[in-house]
Amino acid sequence: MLFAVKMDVHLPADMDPDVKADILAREKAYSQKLQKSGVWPHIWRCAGQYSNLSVLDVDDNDRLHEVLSQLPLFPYMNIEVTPLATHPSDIALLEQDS
Ligand SMILES: O=C(O)CC1=CCC(=O)O1
Repeated sequence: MLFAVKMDVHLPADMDPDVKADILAREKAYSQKLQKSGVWPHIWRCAGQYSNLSVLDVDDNDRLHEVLSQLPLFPYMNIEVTPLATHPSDIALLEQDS
């Protein structure tokens, strides 16, 4: 199942720089591991915002929650999830049917 996930990051302005660097390094490693495994096929920066728009491919809602809640930045994010369905005008569907 595909989900569009918007993640808005809100780090405290007074966060210790070493703590911040550690969280960001763990966040990068965690997301890149999931990208390589195919669970996180797209990640885009939302221009002008400390936010990303991602597509996650997981079996169900429980797995999605597991993946998101293990993000090192999870305590510092507002997350909005949109379940994705196929669009009838998607030409990729025509290619699949022929
Ligand atoms: O958008 C960000 O910078 C937060 C984030 C999520 C995964 C990642 O590597 O960074």
